[in-house]
Amino acid sequence: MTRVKALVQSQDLKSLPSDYAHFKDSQKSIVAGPEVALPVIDFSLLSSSNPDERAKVIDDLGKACEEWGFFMFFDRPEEAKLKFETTNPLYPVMVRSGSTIHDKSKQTVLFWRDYLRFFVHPEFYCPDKPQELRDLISEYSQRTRDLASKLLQGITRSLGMEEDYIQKAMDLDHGTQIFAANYYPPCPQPELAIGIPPHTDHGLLTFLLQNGVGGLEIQYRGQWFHVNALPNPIFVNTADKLEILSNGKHKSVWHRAVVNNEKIRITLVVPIEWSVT
Ligand SMILES: O=C(O)CCC(=O)C(=O)O
Ligand SMILES: [Fe+2]
Repeated sequence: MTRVKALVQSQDLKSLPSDYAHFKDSQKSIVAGPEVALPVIDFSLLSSSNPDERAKVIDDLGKACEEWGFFMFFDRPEEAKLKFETTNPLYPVMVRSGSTIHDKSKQTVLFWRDYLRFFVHPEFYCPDKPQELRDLISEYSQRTRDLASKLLQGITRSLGMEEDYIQKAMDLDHGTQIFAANYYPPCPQPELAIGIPPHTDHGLLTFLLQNGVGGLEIQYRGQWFHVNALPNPIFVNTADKLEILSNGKHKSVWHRAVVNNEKIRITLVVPIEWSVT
């Protein structure tokens, strides 16, 4: 299958190839909503020795999951990130493109996206080369797992249960964790294409980092909203299994990725769930 990146690089594209047209007419394309400022969670307070601070952040977390199904947090100070600043996220390791079938016409329509995806837990399937990338993904996966565990403790408490209940009951130490990198090149007719169509994620929680270029949209009370394109916070959304575990209190949030005609957009996505093997 042709990679979208290769397609963009090989041709001077003026219009969208028909295989990628999700919308036949730009009037019918999904309307981009206003930008939304998602709730910000102060992650450090989850480990606070002050019970009031802890109670406050657990309450914030519960509300963010219930109301939005999406929130963001800043993991660590800016200085700590500097050593990663020169890391090139565009290593050509393993790239795929995705497609979707339109129900009515049974026609296959391609997404304006290439992606790389593999399991990182309990088995670590990252390709061996380049080693630097493997080390980085290993560390990133471990850290997001630790963050997920802390957040899930807070969310479990916000649901009125003992903080380890979900983790133990679902044996999350042996849960499934995936790493995915999405690459959305500039698109000649973004209003007709889609990066990823509306969907919910399968797992418990999904972590998302983006390179400062917007494109993520979420559904809130029936309307689509743009998520701010901040490069630094880690975005987290609630997924299907958390909806099930919370008896529907924390809805699995509908979201989609739209594309633009100017900038490359890259997102790193880590879904966390219980064992699916
Ligand atoms: O790249 C994005 O903004 C969204 C990615 C996403 O929803 C996914 O990979 O499940
Ligand atoms: Fe998703």
